[in-house]
Amino acid sequence: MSTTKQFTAEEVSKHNTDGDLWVTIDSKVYDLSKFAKMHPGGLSVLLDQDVAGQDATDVFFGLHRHEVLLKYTRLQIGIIDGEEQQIASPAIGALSSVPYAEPTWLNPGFHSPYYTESHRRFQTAVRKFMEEVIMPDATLREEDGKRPSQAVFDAMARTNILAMRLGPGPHLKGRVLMDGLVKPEEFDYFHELIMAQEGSRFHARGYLDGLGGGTYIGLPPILNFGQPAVRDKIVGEVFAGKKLVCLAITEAFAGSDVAGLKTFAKKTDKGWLVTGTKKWITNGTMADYFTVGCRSEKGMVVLVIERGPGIETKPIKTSYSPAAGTAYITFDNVLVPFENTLGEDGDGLRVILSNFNHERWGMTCNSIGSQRAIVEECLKWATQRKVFGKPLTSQAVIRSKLAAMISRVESAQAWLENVTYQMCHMDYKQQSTHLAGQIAFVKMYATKTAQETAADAVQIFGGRGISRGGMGKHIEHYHRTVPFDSVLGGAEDVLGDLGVRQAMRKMPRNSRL
Ligand code: HEM
Repeated sequence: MSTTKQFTAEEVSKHNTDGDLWVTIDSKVYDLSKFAKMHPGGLSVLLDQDVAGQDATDVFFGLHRHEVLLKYTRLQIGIIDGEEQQIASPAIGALSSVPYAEPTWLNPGFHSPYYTESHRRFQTAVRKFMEEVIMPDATLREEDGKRPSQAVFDAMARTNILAMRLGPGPHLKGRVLMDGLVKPEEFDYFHELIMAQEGSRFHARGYLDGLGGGTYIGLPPILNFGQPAVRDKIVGEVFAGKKLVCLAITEAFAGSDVAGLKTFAKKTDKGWLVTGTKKWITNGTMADYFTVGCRSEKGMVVLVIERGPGIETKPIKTSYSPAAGTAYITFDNVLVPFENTLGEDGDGLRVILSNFNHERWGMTCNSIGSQRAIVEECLKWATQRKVFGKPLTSQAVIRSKLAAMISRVESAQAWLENVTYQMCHMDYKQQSTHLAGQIAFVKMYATKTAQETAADAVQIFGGRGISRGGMGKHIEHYHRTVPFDSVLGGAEDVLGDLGVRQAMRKMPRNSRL
């Protein structure tokens, strides 16, 4: 039957029994006669006199996400004469018009000192790419727990997103970025921030890490400290989307305390002989290369080790999806050529620490991006959900939670943008001197506020906030996975302490109350 057939409300109301059951939702008429028996919410709710044959728009949106309607368009038989559809999902790549769903610089009428036309063009293209290429794969892989599809890596290689993820720098020289939208010399930390935040809006935290999260932290030591032949080979393979790297530092024996590692690299005539274990290694199950922090006779050394004999990677079950490939790794007498040494033997701690600021800053961008997506979920739900005949937003306690959520995400974003601006105007050494504390604090702040927002969101969604699937599925996912950001790249307390210790080192000797 044609979907444009017109009915009057009176005609629809006649189909109100088991076996002959129509409803209207957002001006569209659905024939549920056969579907009713298979309806996950049951038959009886559909036969209610306020539902069967009636306009069930409000009750429907109090119980289902819009995507349910989009999935079941086959049940639609026509529209109500003279009425128009009111509810629409944003088009692919479009900005959300829900207040606070976008950072202020993307809101009509707002201004920002940080973002240029180049950033705006870039944001539009990246969002479209993420929604068209990444989001469908993210949804599937979060479900089946498999690694992100090769087609996605290929697309990220073609647009050079894989290279841009490592931030501005000489590695971008000569590359066509996002089909030529940004020149390599133009690409700055705000472009990178945009990319990170656009990638964190899909409520697929494990997948996001599966999408080269290990490379994001494991490749920089190779890029910055690798011997040219080894470096160029690996960087070429990774930027082409063919290979993955992971950073293997943490052990069951040592986490934030990197100086306490036990994995040992012994010097032999033929090369390094590496023995030891690593734990919680993101992308470990699928990585082709391992950037490994080891003890050596001279202290610490970092090696890049290619997957091969003596290396075993076992999946660790965590609270997010196996799409991240989190692994326990064992190295048993693995022979590693000397040319795979990153930096100097004995200087390993510096090699490891060298990328910490950038890595933590990137994690903060992601964390705030996903926190904002939750604020949007809560604003929509609190407006569409009716209790005692009124929307949830009519309750002062709900508005108070929303106020706290909005303030947290806005303050975190503003602080992040300030830090990002400093990064754009400081060289590496200045960043290390001035920003280690700032970045540690902003990450700590972002992940603490993220957890507060997750807890508030569960209260706003109630039972739905702890149910997988259905209305509150993104809240359940966020609440379950939000601690990752607060642990990866340094636990919150460690970061806070780092920031304070940095400040103490700079306390003027002549300062007294
Ligand atoms: C086109 C019409 C409809 C379709 C395709 C549909 C489909 C679904 C689906 C797929 C679910 C599973 C949960 C989810 O994915 O969100 C569900 C649950 C449910 N539906 Fe419907 N539904 C329709 C109309 C209605 C209407 C008009 C009512 C009115 C009372 C209703 C009441 C419920 C209830 C109470 C649940 C259980 C919700 C929960 O577990 O929280 N449905 N429906």
